[in-house]
Amino acid sequence: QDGGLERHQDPKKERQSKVMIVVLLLASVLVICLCYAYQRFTKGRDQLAAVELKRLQETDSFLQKILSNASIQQLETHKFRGITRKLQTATLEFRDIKCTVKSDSGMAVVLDDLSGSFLAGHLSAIMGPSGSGKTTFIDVLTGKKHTDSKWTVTGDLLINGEKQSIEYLKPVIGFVPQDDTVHEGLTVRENITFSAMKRMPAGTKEHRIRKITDDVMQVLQLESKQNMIVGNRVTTGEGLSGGQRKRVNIGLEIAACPTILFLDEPTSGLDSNSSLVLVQQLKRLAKLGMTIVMIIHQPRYSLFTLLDDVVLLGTGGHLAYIGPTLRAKPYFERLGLIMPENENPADWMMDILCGEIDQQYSRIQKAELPAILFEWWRQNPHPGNEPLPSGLRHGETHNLEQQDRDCIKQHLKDHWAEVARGITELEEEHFAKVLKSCTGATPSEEVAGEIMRRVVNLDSGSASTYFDERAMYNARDAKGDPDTVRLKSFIRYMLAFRGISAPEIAAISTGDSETEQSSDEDRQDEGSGDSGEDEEGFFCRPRRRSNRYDDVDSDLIRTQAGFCTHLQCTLRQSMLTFWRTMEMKMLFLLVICFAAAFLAVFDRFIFESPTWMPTTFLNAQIALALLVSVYCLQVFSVDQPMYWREASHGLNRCAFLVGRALVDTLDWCLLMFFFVLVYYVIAQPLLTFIIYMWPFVLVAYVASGWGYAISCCLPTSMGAFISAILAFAMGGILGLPMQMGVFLNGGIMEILVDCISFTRWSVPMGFLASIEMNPPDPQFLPDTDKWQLTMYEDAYRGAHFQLDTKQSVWWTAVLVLILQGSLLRVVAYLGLRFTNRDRQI
Ligand SMILES: Nc1ncnc2c1ncn2[C@@H]1O[C@H](COP(=O)(O)OP(=O)(O)OP(=O)(O)O)[C@@H](O)[C@H]1O
Repeated sequence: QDGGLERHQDPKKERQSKVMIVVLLLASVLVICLCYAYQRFTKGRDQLAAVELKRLQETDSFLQKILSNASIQQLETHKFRGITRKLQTATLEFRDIKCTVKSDSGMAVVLDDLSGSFLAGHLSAIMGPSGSGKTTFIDVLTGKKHTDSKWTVTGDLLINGEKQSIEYLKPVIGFVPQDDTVHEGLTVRENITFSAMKRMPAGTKEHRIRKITDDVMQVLQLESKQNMIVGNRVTTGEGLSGGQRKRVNIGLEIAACPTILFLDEPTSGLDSNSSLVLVQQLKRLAKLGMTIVMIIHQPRYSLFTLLDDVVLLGTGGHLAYIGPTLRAKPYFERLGLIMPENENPADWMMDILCGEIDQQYSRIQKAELPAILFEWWRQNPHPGNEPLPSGLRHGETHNLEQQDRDCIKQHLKDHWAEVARGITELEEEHFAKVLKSCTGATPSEEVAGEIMRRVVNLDSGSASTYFDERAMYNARDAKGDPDTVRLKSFIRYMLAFRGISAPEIAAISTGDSETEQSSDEDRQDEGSGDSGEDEEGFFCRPRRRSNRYDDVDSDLIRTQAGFCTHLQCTLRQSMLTFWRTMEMKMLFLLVICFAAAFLAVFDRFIFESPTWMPTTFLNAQIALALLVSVYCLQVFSVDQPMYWREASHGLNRCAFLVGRALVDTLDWCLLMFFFVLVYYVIAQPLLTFIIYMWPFVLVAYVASGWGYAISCCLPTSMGAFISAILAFAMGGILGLPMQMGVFLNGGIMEILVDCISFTRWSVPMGFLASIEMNPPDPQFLPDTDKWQLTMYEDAYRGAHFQLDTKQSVWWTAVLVLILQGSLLRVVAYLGLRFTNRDRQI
């Protein structure tokens, strides 16, 4: 006998319960298998992409070999495929920027009347002693200081000559913070891919995202580490090195192909060679039209000379110089400062800014430095126009490039003539011989075919100013394999591959009879639409803007990807992390099963509680609520800095919350299911499994909501503590069945428990269902149980707020608990949005 009931169910109900348990167990296994299958699918897709990339890289390196035999200039080793030239650039001009901060000792000036500009396509550096205001300057330019009440910023910002708020350019601005904020649970490649997906313009195709990711891997030399999980060596002992992590941090911004890129000390933590390589790559990105501004400390000489412009800030935020890097030394020499022999100019300038120079190298009194420099710059803010060192003057560079192009053309023509003198069009077999003649190496069939397709493809559709990048570096989409290739197309392609733009190639005249002859053929081939041909008609095919390709960033302002893309990214990210943290989940599952078994054993065998007793529901539900709410704390607290960073770049917060919460629902459903299963099997309550489980599902829904709300609104360190208190107060005190009579009296207390206690609703669901389906026989009940049964039933059924339906307590409880859980999710959203605002700018 068990409180007036025998502890076994009607066989039909028992069978139903068993079927339901098996179905839910199978569903759990299915969920885990689906996660695994998704993981395998993405891996397989990445492997296919890697094979494709290898084919393209082999082709590129063959083409590089041809060029390196022909070119007189140093060649780039990597061709950008996804990060393309900017058709719209942004020059950033600032005028009279003054910035003050409220401190204990009053208002302090941090930046003092800064004026100047950062040119589009230039790599600029901000240098200065510690505390001179470099970071503040970048914060002002990126708009981070404008919303902070402690700071006052005055002055104007002009974009391409027009007064604008920086907000206008926000979607195309990249900012690399000094601290390495990355997704630690994802691989290097996934980090970059998701960043590109979230921040590239809406509608960017997946193939371009993949190419951008490949570019970033190459640029930052992360290819060999691309499938490694970033991790955290400090907390787990596993993961990337500090330098590699730094490069991922930078890669997250480059992946967004920003028009303006700010970097706060990108070289700190990198060895001098890696720093040099990084700055070389940044310079290449700048050449694509980006405006790049970085803070840099003590660059070595070779690195310093790579910088196009430099800003020298002195203590107190005063400007000592802004202008071309190469003019900085002559400028200071003109003022009477002499650089000692074999000194690194960057170090010398830093010494000047700190006033730490040897008097024998200065005609200015040491005591006057650096204040006098600030004053002179204020009076005459011009770097001067002394001639630049030989080899760096524009005309000389231009001549060198001209010679380089001529060399390439001649080289290709010579080798073509070696194989097929007098013939201007070749089939693949003979074209492969030309390729061999150019390099001395036999190209594989794949490589020769790919080159041939690219050459022909480029001819058939190209943009008006720049060649179609996709046609340039991957001819997979070409319509069928071409039969023949022409010399002029081959030369044109090689020049384009060298990085020469379409109009420049069009402007090149060959003076070659073979090509003149072929240009006549072309005219006939191409009909009368060739209005753009030059006299020789060789390179000047009219350039149609291709509609087939969308790989060029043509607008200054971009519409960022919206809710759906961000939701998709968050879901994919969370699924990957879900699978990778399976071990931790299994551990937690064990803890949950242990807690359930412990409670069930006590309820059934030690306290011998009747199965309808509300306190058994209460204890189990509080335990579950506590475990689930603590577990859900990590959903939003574990990588908050990354969230802040992404939010500042336009992450859709609602998509982020929905995506994370959806995948986490799988988690807490599994935990809840195993908890209830273990408890049910041991305690054997007299309800079918599904009816018994429903209140627990709703409790877990509310508890997960508490977890999200706490982690989004309060500091992480307080999370577990607050969760425990809430489970105790909302579940334990305000849901105590013994006290329900006191609470449910129609007054303020009833409203209070109705609104905030979850056990006040979930306990009567199980209790009333239990006594309705299996009414206890009063003649077998001891007096105390009889009294308790009547008291609990009266209290719950007598509650004032109830829906007017059949099984009103049950359905009111379902409605209220769903409302509670949903409201808590709204609170979590508000917390995400409105707390830590200053970090999300
Ligand atoms: N929140 C703040 N409250 C008061 N003063 C501040 C605050 N933030 C910065 N400062 C002051 O502003 C000045 C410039 O700081 P900033 O961080 O921009 O310098 P920095 O040149 O980037 O230094 P470092 O090279 O050491 O990073 C410093 O004197 C600093 O103490």
